[in-house]
Amino acid sequence: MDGLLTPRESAEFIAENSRDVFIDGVGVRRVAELLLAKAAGPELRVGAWKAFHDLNPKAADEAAVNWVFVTDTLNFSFWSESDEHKCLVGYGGKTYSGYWSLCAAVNRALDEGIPVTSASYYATVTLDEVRHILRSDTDVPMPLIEERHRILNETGKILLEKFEGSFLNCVRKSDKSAQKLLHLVVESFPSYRDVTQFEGKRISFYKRAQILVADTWSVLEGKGDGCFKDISRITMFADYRLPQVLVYLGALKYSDELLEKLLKGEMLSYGNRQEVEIRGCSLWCVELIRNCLLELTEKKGEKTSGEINSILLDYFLWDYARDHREDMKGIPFHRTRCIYY
Ligand SMILES: Nc1nc2c(c(CN[C@H]3C=C[C@H](O)[C@@H]3O)cn2[C@@H]2O[C@H](COP(=O)(O)O)[C@@H](O)[C@H]2O)c(=O)[nH]1
Repeated sequence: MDGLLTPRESAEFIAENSRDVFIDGVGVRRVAELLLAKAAGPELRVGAWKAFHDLNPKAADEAAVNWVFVTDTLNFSFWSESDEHKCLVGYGGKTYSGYWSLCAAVNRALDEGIPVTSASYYATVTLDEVRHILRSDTDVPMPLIEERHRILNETGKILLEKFEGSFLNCVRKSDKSAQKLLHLVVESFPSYRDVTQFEGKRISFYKRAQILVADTWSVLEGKGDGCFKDISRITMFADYRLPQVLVYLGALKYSDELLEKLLKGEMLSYGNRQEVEIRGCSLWCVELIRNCLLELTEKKGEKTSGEINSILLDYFLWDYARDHREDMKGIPFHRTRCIYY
């Protein structure tokens, strides 16, 4: 096998060789125009991470960075067999599902005096304690609870051994480089190694490692330890929601065979050719949307609130998918059960 391709190189290679997933140039431009209208707005800026999301920490201190680390360590696989029966967590008078149910559970635990963001706690937390911390208000538990427990113990032990128990120490070893932090994370923490192969090449998506770097940049408001000079090299995060919204917006298309399979709710295993094509083409699609948006902003002389990178586009599209859940009901998301996204 050749050397490991970066997520961006992987995505370009996959898009060039994809058989069941296609990028639609007209759709790409349409999404870029949708985003152009928001370019100078409050959404497409690093401050949106705190301003638009109640559950995210408002502080920019070490505790907030460790909140991001434990949350992104568990940031995977929230989808349920049926949308009518899923894990829900009530917090602060609201009910949360999916990724937000995890954040609500973390904040609920902290309110209950459980130090769930402290490595010294989760390095030895028991399965029963994790079940209690992540408990659902419905009879449907959060998926992969056993894996979440194993990963908490594994990750907590490594954070204690290598970084004195605080992710901020890991950030401070990255020389304010997003790429260095990304590689430090995947080298240190096995559960972040989102790598597979496609057409004989070793490819990487690093979805949770990239979103960890992005969320660290966001929680630190792009300042101080979070002032990464190369933050724009981070790509979108190849999860199961972005492909769904890109298909809904017409920027991504599936072959009839793949669409039929997804509509039937068939599972795709991690590393399966079609699963890799969905993730890789989504990532490349967002890169093309970003290029088109940058061209449009230059042509129109649009003012933007700082550089618009793939992180901000991803966050916007992910929030858009969340806000248009009903409209997107007819578009299937792909079902892969794994610890990587
Ligand atoms: N591409 C991308 N994927 C993201 C996120 C997030 C949340 N992060 C930011 C969002 C707001 C704050 O700004 C957070 O920073 C979660 N996910 C993924 O989605 C899936 C869960 O979906 P649902 O079942 O609908 O909750 C699961 O794979 C989860 O890993 C993102 O931003 N981008």
